Amino acid sequence: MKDKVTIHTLKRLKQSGQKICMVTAYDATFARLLDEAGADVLLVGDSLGMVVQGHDSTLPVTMDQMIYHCTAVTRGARRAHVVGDMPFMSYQTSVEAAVRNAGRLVAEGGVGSVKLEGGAEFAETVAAITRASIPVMGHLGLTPQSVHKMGGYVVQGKDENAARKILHDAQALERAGCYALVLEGVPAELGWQITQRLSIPTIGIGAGVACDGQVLVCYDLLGMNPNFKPKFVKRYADLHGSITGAAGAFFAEVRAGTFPDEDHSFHSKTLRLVASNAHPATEGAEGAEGTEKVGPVYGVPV
Ligand SMILES: Nc1nc(=O)c2c([nH]1)NC[C@@H]1CN(c3ccc(C(=O)N[C@@H](CCC(=O)O)C(=O)O)cc3)CN21
Ligand SMILES: CC(C)C(=O)C(=O)O
Ligand SMILES: [Mg+2]
Repeated sequence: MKDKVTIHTLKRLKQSGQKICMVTAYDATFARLLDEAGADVLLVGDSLGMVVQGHDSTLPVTMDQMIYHCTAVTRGARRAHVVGDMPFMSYQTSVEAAVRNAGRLVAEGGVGSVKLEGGAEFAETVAAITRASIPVMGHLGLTPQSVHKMGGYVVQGKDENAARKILHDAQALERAGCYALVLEGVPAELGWQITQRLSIPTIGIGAGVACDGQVLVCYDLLGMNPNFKPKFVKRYADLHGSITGAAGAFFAEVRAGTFPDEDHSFHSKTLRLVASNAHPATEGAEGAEGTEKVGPVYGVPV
């Protein structure tokens, strides 16, 4: 097993000009696959509310649900650092609640750090969680938990005033103790400017190539939903096609009666199966090809 990635590894990657690779994961199987593929960071994103639960926003996700997914991902991860998203309303009501909930993600979920959305207004919250020895990743720009405030999933920081505010928020988060910062849905020029001005790593999603790292939702990069195509998503595979194709092939064989075949069946010591449309002396489903239907099979004494 390679050495575990820590928040210190990530800082070193920025200092040496090497990119940070982050991807979301929601279960142990994907965590194992993405870790094996070379992820530095696995994010248990509250995007699970949309891609796993089927909601149209991340707002309904609860602390208990985040902890459940974090336990699965941390079991599957080997080398990668695992970050847990703090869900909507788990850190906004008070600094005390924020520290308690961040602590639950670490103690019960097993993650190495937490992420929360927001700027200077959460500097005190970030400082308090950091004081509790829990590293915090910030998240600025298009912050999905503020979908109603933003009026939709809209790119942020396009004009000079909005860009300056995001830069000031980034600097406030760095001062408050964040070890890294996600920049989502901002112009590439702003991504470059913030990356250049901060000593902590920036990890972009729709924030241009100059960021110190990049993150995508795993289901997006794998091409699992052909109907979700924001500009920042690149599909590196067509799992939608692979999955519908594979499952469709299974269903076709089930309907044709050609699955399960000999290789996938167990046998009795006292009974023998005979297909009703085959001669009892010949083997069961032999001669049935393609979508040709075979009749019911009967157990007869050996
Ligand atoms: N599958 C998935 N991928 C994500 O990246 C993601 C989620 N879910 N859920 C939580 C948030 C929501 N996200 C979104 C959702 C939609 C757009 C979107 O439609 N963007 C427009 C921007 C339009 C504009 O302002 O110009 C686009 O065309 O990119 C962006 C981010 C990012 N996060
Ligand atoms: C898109 C990333 C940054 C995220 O916050 C999530 O997946 O919830
Ligand atoms: Mg999130």
